[in-house]
Amino acid sequence: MSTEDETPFDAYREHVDRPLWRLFREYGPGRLSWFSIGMVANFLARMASLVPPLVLGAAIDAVFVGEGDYSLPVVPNAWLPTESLEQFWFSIAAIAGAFVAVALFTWIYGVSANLFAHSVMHAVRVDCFRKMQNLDMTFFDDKQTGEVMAVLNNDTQNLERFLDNALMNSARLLVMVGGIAGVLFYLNWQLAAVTLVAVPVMFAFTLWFMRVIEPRYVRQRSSVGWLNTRLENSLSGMDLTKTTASEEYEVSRVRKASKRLFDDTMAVLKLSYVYRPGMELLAGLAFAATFLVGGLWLTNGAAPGPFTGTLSVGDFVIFLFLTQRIVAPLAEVSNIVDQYENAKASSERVFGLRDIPVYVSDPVDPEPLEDVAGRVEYDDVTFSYATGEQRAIGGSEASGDGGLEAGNGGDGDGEADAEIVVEDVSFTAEPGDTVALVGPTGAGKSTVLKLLLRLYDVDDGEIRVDGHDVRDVHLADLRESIGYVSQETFLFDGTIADNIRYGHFDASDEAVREAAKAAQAHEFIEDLPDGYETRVGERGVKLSGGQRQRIAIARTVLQDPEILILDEATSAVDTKTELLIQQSIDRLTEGRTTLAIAHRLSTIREADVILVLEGGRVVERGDHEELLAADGRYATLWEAQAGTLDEALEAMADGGD
Ligand SMILES: Nc1ncnc2c1ncn2[C@@H]1O[C@H](COP(=O)(O)OP(=O)(O)OP(=O)(O)O)[C@@H](O)[C@H]1O
Repeated sequence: MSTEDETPFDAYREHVDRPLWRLFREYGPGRLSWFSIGMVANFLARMASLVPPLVLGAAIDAVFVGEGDYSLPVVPNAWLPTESLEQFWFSIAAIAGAFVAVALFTWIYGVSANLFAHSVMHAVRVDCFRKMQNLDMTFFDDKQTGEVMAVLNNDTQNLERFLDNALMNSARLLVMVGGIAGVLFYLNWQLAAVTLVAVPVMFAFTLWFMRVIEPRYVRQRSSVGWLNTRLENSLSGMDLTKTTASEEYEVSRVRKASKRLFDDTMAVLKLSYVYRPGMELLAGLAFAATFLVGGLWLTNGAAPGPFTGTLSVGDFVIFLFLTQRIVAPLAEVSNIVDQYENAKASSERVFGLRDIPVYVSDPVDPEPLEDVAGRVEYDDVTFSYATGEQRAIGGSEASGDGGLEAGNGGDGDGEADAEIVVEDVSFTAEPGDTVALVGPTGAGKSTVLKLLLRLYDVDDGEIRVDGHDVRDVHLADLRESIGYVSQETFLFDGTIADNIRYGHFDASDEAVREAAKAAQAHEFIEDLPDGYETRVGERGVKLSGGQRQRIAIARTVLQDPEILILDEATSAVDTKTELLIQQSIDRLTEGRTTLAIAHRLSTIREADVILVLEGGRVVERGDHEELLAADGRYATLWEAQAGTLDEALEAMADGGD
């Protein structure tokens, strides 16, 4: 059950079962050969790296000191040369060969491990993005886009790091520590015991380090999040900051957040700078102890203290070399564990996102919606926005295939107390009709129209297009037949032509121009530096609200839908632009079923039906003349707009939300 400040995103994340295992199960097949090649090459590279010290030790004893056999672990003596000179050349060749093998296998390992990790990362990223594209509008209402960005950027990166780094490093750790320990015990178990006593101490030291650094990491991560939120918030509120001259206030808020991150980062660094040198010190002590015992053994010519047996110079050299080699892989333990923990949390987030159920989706067996005439019927439509928390709570009681079921689908517990925004709304628009919605702010006008597009699904009642329930047809067919010109016109980064073409990507240049002409946009577009090829959006020229709206109208003209939804702009434009927009809208609505939200009543005088909405209910209906004659809400609003401001304010207050 989720707590108050958790998003539904968290709720799904918490229900992900064995996330890393699922990652392998879903993304492993088809890539396992890269993974296996990487593992094997890594193993061989590490094994080959043990060869030079072993050969050197054997060569010192047999060739230089002239004592003992020329023998190597694992290799049968019959395969080795018996003559001193041959042994010398054999050693040189073996050492050089080992270095070549290390380089070659490291290269193979690097390429294949990275291919594996990056291709998983790529697939995860695309899958998450596709999932996000298909999520319900309610998800975006909860403003969780920042979370999704984090999944697409940080989490995929964490997975990649785990897959090529941590996994391969743990293999290296096992090979090196296991291999070295094996060799040392094989050569001289007593001296090996002296050397390897450091290993458990190093492990214990690492565990201690991980335990004490973890809370510092947590604090640091939360400071990063805090600083990001601050920065994001400050940037999006730039208008307010500037107009209230609060720049210094914002700087001081960011300074505080940045200082907190600085302090927390230093706390982490101070401790992590103890770890590496600490590990090296322990390895150094092991080295010194090995050197002391081995040195005494050789100089005395007999085993010191409790030790027994003999030690050759060559074996001693091997000990000295290999003791050094054990530190680096051991020092990786804390990184490996860290990367493992991060990857676990990241794959929980990835699958948390993937498990969020989508309610507004294509029906299993869609009815065809062809040659749309444009008849729109609302039949007792009732709807409420379920909040994220309500959806999560509703969902935690239901089950699904690894996911949760919840939402505003009508039977989730969570929505029992959600506020009803649209209640028992019924009306019919015959093909070609114009239905206008008016009413005070927050009355539910936009919501009524969004339900037609299936941005949300109704809780009760039915919305039909040409007699088909909108939930029974293909989403794409439905949305293709409806044009939506909203208050906010978003332009994607790209050219003007790209933006007009958006949704109908193969429209010809000619069609784009014709649409722009119909939207009264052609002239101003021609005046731009590169005409239709002028870049707009974040990195291009900035257009005025009126210009943006005409581009949106051109886009809708190109779409040529049978049904139109107009959410009239409230932003003020000059009279000439308003006239231009009005003309282009009039042309657009000709012969199409139009559902319009109007704030200026003058624009809807000609509507076939005007619905007055208040608190989600239709409180009056009729055409302009009928409503004036009825002398109700509409008449008051009309007089207010034509008359005094006082009356307008009164009317709004009466109808309040
Ligand atoms: N995405 C949403 N999630 C939750 N509640 C919402 C959402 N959008 C709107 N609401 C709420 O639903 C109610 C109706 O909003 P809606 O935007 O439909 O009104 P409106 O009549 O179009 O208002 P306006 O004239 O100001 O655009 C409001 O109380 C609003 O707070």
